[in-house]
Amino acid sequence: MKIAIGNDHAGTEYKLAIVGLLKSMQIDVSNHGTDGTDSVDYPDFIHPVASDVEQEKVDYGIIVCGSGNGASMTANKHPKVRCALCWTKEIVALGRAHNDANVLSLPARFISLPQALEMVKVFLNTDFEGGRHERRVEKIPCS
Ligand SMILES: O=C(CO)[C@H](O)[C@H](O)[C@H](O)COP(=O)(O)O
Repeated sequence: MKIAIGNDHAGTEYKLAIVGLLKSMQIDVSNHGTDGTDSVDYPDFIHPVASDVEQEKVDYGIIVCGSGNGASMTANKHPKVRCALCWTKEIVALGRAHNDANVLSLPARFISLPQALEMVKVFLNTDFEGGRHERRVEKIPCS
């Protein structure tokens, strides 16, 4: 499995911890930064993650910013991306099971780091249920 990950300055601490978790799971990681805490603009670091997902260079994307909003708004501009902004494990599971989310957006300033790591595990271990949900997901793209 290969994951692309990106974040702004508000997400660096969590991103680095998530990278450590993924590598401990023998998951290949494409880290698009930022790795610092100097103020940056989230689109600069989220678009590359979304592009990797869209071009099927990776299996999933994980993005982190302060609220998760800007990162998810940016990722969802990519037509083949289905980014779920999540703040509980339950929402993560539904994002995968019902919406076939291929990108997880995490609000670093509103969830704890242990919670974030657990949410990443749920994201990677929950399958899309298909069925009625597949019909709905296929209707998401607008012409
Ligand atoms: O897009 C965002 C707000 O919804 C992200 O949370 C950013 O991380 C946040 O805007 C950064 O704020 P800062 O005051 O520039 O650190």
